Amino acid sequence: MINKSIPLVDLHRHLDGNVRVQTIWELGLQHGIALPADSLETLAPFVQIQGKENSLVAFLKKLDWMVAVLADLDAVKRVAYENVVDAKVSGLDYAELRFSPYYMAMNHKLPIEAVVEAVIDGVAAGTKEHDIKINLIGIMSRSFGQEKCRLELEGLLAHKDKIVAIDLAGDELGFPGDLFTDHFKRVRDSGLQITAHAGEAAGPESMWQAIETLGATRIGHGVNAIRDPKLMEYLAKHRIGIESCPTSNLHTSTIADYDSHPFMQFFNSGVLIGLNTDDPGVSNIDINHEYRVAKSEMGLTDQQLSQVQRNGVEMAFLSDSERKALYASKA
Ligand SMILES: O=c1[nH]cnc2c1ncn2[C@@H]1O[C@H](CO)[C@@H](O)[C@H]1O
Ligand SMILES: [Zn+2]
Repeated sequence: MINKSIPLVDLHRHLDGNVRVQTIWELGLQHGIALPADSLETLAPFVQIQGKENSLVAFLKKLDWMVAVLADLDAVKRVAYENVVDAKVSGLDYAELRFSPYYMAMNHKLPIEAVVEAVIDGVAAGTKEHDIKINLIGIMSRSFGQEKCRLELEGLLAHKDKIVAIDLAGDELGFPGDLFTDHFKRVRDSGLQITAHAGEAAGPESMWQAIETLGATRIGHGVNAIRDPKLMEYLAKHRIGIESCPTSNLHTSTIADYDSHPFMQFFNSGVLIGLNTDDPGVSNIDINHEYRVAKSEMGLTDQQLSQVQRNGVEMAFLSDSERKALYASKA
């Protein structure tokens, strides 16, 4: 199912949505943080999806315990390091790990810029020990409003040489992209690339806004583009990459079941679409799971899956020479 001669990548993966239950438990004990359960087994349902949630916002609550235990910068570094190990263990050759430094900093009032540094350090420690290529994407968490996002962006841009892109995540319906046009002007001026969560909780208009106003060249989820044939055409023509995360879409009730996921419609319309995990810790999945359900539930053939695997490499935020080197590492 996974083609061993093509690099396996995951481009949409929240580092702060992928904290091991064991780590939440241990950090809680270490820092005297009251957790909602008194054992590892009973903690799991508070941070992992059981069945599905009825909305994106309900789903996002599961991440809150993952950042509640980030009591100091060592904890942040540990989580970043473990994310690299987990990515390697799941068989990935390259991953883009995204994180929201304000969200990670807010509970214990850590300095935002120091959180960015701790993530960079943790990832560097991981890649020193493990053979996997990692790039970082900085997130602005729209759910906390314009001002917090400004602070968050400042902390990220202070380390823009260690980050490849900026993303907008969180409550898409409550905080539309229009609120963040100034923020993204700064991002464009900085030279960083842009991806945005859009067309997940809101409709195609949110994707047009992300592309035309914010400057996104990739879109996270984009499920609702399917309602707008002109947008589908535009995505294919301009090679706007769709970072699809089917199990996350199921868990947020963006789709009713795998069978009704529009993945194949994107694929057949010539849209550059890839498979990703989103919040593997919350969804309790890995990348292999997404390829498995794409085959067994969404009807993709092995040949189509190989193309999807290549699409991921094509839309990665890599330079041409880095992309070549990644392909060459599997040939
Ligand atoms: O599927 C998703 N859709 C929108 N936002 C998300 C999703 N998963 C996580 N986050 C958001 O990303 C930040 C942490 O990296 C948080 O703002 C979290 O709410
Ligand atoms: Zn996401």
